[in-house]
Amino acid sequence: MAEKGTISIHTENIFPIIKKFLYSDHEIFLRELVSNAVDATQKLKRLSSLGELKEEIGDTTVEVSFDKEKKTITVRDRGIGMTAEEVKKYINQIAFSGAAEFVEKFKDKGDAKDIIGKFGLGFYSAFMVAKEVELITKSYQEGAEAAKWTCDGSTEFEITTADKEDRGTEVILHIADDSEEFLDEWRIKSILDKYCKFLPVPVKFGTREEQVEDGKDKDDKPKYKSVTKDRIINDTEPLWTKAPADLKDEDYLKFYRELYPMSEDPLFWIHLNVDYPFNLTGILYFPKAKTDFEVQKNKIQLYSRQVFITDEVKDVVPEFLMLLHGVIDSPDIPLNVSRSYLQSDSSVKKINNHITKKVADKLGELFKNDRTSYESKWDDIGIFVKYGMLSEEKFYEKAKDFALLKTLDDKFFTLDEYKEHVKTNQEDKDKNLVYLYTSDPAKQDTYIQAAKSKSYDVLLMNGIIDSHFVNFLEQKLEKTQLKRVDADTMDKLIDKDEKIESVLSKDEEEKVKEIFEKAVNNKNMNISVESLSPDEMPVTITMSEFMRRMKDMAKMGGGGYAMMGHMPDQFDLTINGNHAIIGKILRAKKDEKKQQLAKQAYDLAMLSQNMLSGSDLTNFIKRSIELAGE
Ligand SMILES: Nc1ncnc2c1ncn2[C@@H]1O[C@H](COP(=O)(O)OP(=O)(O)OP(=O)(O)O)[C@@H](O)[C@H]1O
Repeated sequence: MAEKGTISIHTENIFPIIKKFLYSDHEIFLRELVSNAVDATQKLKRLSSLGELKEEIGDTTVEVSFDKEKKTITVRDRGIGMTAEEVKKYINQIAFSGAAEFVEKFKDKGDAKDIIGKFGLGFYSAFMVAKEVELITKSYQEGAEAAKWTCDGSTEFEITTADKEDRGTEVILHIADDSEEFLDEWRIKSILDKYCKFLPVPVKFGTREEQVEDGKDKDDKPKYKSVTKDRIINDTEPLWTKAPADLKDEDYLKFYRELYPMSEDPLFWIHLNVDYPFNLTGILYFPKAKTDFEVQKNKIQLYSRQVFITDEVKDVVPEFLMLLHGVIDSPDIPLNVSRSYLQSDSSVKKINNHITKKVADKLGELFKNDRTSYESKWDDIGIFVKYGMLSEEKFYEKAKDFALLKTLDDKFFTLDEYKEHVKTNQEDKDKNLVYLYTSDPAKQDTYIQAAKSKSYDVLLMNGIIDSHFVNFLEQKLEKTQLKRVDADTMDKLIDKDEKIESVLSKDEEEKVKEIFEKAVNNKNMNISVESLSPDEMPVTITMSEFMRRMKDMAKMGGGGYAMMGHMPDQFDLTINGNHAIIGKILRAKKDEKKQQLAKQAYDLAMLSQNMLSGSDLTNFIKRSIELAGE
């Protein structure tokens, strides 16, 4: 039998178009062919289990091989095989129409690159690297005749009978001149490692040497000999396919090290296992807080029935969990569609929601069962929790019970507990609770000490996400304000309307203000004289919470705040009229002395805000020496 024919598709020559589109991803041809081989093997196993296979199933290892001389790569399976009729149907029609559809859909689209690697081009992808493809196959059906199909990627094909003893399919690619890079052991191995590492049927590529015991030597010590064994490149039962109840912590850690060999052990993990309303398995690991470099490297891997698809899991995994590691396997994730479709796809949305819920439940459970250990991990997991609360309302609803606030003395409180903790001492005259925080304990120490002298509690908010989190908490918590310790003088930060009598008369206050205006000579300082406690600093420089947050937003490129970025920094300079030094300044005989002391008090305030530098700092040091010498 020999039959020539033309494949009936509309697009004249799909080959060059596909080749162009998939420029960077030619390597997926191997994934496609090996997964077809695996599919055919699994179909056979199913038939066998249904009693429909008349012969022994035998060894079903899929084999990948290459021949540098002949310039071929071969994928061979012992699966169900095809009859000549089936080849015409499945290869000529289905495989080619799939490819034609791909071209039709994407030839005018700018986002073609976006879907590369996500579109299972199937059998046709062989033509990305081969100038000719031979397929020799024999069906499992009794008395089936082997068939050979050849095609050069055009719409012409040829089918003949073939000599093939055993059941299954062999696909031989005659590699094109511009794809000879694939005729390389290392290259093929690395493609198999990437895409086929967890396929459910053993895949052999080459051989390996193994040392096995071979009797004893004269001293009765075991002797070893080297034997050549098949090199199986995959683990057919990866951890995520197993029942969580059968697994130990050590199994999860071992699997993590296998996935990310150079990484530190993770903090904990979540085994996902859903049957309904969609299918999803996987393991998500919480890593220790990482440097950017490592975050980039260790991404979550997405599989579909154990075939690696991509590590770009955007849209499938909620954004705040993108920093997690691990694998997700779902046949329900549509891989052959464009990004915008993926975002609106209902099963993707459900998967996304499910993952969010599972992660929240796991964190809640850890918190409840072992709070001490949970607290010890907070520095690493806090960022996920805060980011999650900020970005997903549903997550916030759960996380508000296990999100922690950390104080400067390394104590942890839930939101409710913290409210109780500061309720009596940190309520202002309008019955608002004021939470004080520091973003930099070393730089803001003067202010922290001032807060402590009033027995106020100070929260540590020095993470990269904390400036957003502070805003967010304020929106969520009722009658609660958050203020950085240096946002005002201590008396004003939590304004309890406790009036302190001023030792200065109105006249004297005016005079003090004039002296300072001259000494400071900076229009970005709003100078005022207040009657504070004599223990507070003589001069305090603050930037209001509102002003600073606006500035922060502008720095981060927040939409409407851009103009704030161009405004000069405005500070409040508060002179404590009740401080002894201010009295001394007023009483000084000479103007020169008044200026010297005012400048000194001002510079001290600048210093406590880390704002003193350059010639101002030099002058301050000189003046300090002079004053010390007096
Ligand atoms: N090694 C094989 N053994 C038996 N049948 C095969 C083999 N390879 C391909 N086929 C048949 O050819 C059909 C088309 O294959 P192709 O890879 O193009 O598409 P697919 O596997 O159905 O889908 P996908 O686009 O996801 O790969 C398959 O559905 C299968 O019936």
